[in-house]
Amino acid sequence: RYEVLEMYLKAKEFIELYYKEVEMDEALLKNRLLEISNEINESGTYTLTYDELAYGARVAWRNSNRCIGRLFWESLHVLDQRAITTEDEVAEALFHHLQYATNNGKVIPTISIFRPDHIRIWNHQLIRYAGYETNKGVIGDPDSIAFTKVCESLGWKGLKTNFDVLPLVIQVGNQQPKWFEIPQTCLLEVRISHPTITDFVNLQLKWYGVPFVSDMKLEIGGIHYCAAPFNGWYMGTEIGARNFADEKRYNVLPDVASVLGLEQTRDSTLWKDRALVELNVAVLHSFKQAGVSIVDHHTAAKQFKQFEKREEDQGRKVTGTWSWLIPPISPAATHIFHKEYQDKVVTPNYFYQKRRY
Ligand code: HEM
Ligand SMILES: N/C(=N/c1cccc(CO[C@@H]2CCNC2)c1)c1cccs1
Repeated sequence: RYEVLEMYLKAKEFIELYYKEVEMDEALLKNRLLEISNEINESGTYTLTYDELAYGARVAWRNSNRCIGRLFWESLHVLDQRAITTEDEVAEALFHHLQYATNNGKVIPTISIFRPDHIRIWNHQLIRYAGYETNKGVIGDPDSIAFTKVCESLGWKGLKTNFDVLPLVIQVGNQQPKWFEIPQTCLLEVRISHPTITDFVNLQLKWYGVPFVSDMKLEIGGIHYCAAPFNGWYMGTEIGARNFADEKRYNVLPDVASVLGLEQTRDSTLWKDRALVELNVAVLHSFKQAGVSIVDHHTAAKQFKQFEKREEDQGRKVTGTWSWLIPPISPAATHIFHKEYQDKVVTPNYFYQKRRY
């Protein structure tokens, strides 16, 4: 039937890419394609070997047009969790991923890949702060308000601080999702201080050390891994110029400006820009002092330039989403701003998928 043929064509395209890049010989390739063709005819799908799966996850990162961190695509650690079938086993595997990748601050880029159908993680990121709408305004992260309500409807209760760590919400098939509190041993947080402005700690800001994106789908050779949480390390601006600074997030720029003693009545004093820079200086300083991996946007851009060079040397064109690749502060101070990128989407890749709530 048509689906069988479509699956085979996508499998063939991926396997040929893999065998070419790892330079396996033709006979092995032919054999593997025959094996896959039989499995698809029998079951409508097929199973990747660990090596094929790991290579697919790494190339999916290499193909992620919005990612500035792609230089390190070959060093992604791949945890194969396809044998897992229950929510409790998934939670255990995620606790392991959190601890392994956090590595006491020396962050290891890692992905856990669960079986391609049945498992779904409802969290946007494995570690994220709750958001609550109250009659006295929003507590915590406004971005989390909807998901926090889902967690409360499942029985979870937060302390209502600005930094309540949300539970893992794991669904098998179409069953009722189960929630799991994340153990402290899996959690590393960084308190934000400034290298020279001592009053900065009065803002009482902190953030979690490692970002684990858990709501995207990994597609390899026609197979859709709907639960494949991955982590890297942060680029400082994500926290300092967006999570803390956006008016619809923690909206702290006015408070930062007050700590800096800045006049806020006229835009033309650029008080917001001064507050942004010092907030980003503080984020980078705090992570470094805590021994937690982080990269500034200038270094990240230089690494991306190295990635572009290496890809050209390998005869591959680098594709990208310009508006995502430029950093949110001082974009024109990076080479990225001054060139164009083709925003062509190829697979393997990571894609958005429809939310379950
Ligand atoms: C190792 C350090 C890494 C750094 C510093 C980094 C940096 C970034 C940044 C700053 C963004 C934009 C995020 C935003 O604006 O919200 C991004 C996007 C992205 N990154 Fe990376 N990244 C890293 C590793 C990874 C890894 C390991 C993967 C997957 C295996 C990955 C896949 C992606 C994807 C798919 C996006 C687009 C997300 C979306 O469309 O919402 N990155 N990265
Ligand atoms: N530094 C990172 N930053 C992000 C990478 C991908 C996605 C996100 C969060 O994206 C949200 C959706 C659009 N902006 C916020 C952040 C990484 C997360 C996981 C591996 S590296």
